[in-house]
Amino acid sequence: MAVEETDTQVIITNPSDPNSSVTILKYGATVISWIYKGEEKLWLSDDAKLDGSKPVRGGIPLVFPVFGKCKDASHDTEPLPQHGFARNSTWQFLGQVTESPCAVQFGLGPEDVDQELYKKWGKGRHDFTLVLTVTLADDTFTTQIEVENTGASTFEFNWLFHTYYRVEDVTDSLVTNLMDSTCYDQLLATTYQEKAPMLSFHEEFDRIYKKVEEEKHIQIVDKGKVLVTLERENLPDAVVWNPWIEKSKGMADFAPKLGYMNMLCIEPGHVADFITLTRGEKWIASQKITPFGEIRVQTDIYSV
Ligand SMILES: O=P(O)(O)OC[C@H]1O[C@H](O)[C@H](O)[C@@H](O)[C@@H]1O
Repeated sequence: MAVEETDTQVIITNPSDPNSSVTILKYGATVISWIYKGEEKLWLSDDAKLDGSKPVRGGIPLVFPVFGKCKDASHDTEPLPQHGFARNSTWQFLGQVTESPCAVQFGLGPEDVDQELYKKWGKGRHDFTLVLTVTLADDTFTTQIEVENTGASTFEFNWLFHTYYRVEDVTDSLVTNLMDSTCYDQLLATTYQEKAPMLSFHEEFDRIYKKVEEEKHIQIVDKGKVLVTLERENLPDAVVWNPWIEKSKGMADFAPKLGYMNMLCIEPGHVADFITLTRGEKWIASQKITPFGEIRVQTDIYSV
């Protein structure tokens, strides 16, 4: 069977390759595993809580309606906790939508969110439907989100796929095609133009790359081999994160303690500013991940 549902999760197996599968936890509709040809591609902490007691440390947590902690006291999302409420709500499994490639959907509405938490967003007046579609094709894995404003009040939100990739050694990993983008370094609290043709990782890293052109495919390259080619639709910003030693030590659910060496987050989103949806409007975005590729150098000046 290509799609198997248990009480807590949904597993999709590629009918043409039993060694390729995706596991999605209903809690947070969090993808917790993507195995391609027998190899796990996502990083999941050994101490990640999968029982709904806190957001999952690893896989692909979903960030909505706010990225980080909103610092603008007058904004609707300000009372919400870091990264909002989608990653810590249990989504409804809506079923399989296509057979080939195999795709499943999950839905979230205000009724699925802890009411105390939900009321922190615009005093509970925003009505919305989120539909997540997870598609496992032979050589690609796609997560797509549709946000619909089903209420009377206009709302503003951020979206982000907080994707944790598994890498063999992060000090050997390079990330391409963010050169020339405007970057906000969250650790230094400064904005500058990225000049490095490839990013490398030797210390804590937490940056938001803004308005990265859709034609640019962000890649993770390890010793000349492309581990990930990432295509984005409607997700102009990309957060790149590695907590390194001290920060990961401070996270109770982060294990093993040297795990930061084996992970790298590339998080496509719309976080540099808010998306506005008026009554009845819909917004759709997706990330498509290919676990290989040719190295492509795409700068603002030339593209190879
Ligand atoms: O610990 P969490 O709430 O899951 O956040 C984990 C990380 O998410 C993003 O990558 C942010 O840029 C980081 O600043 C944050 O530390």
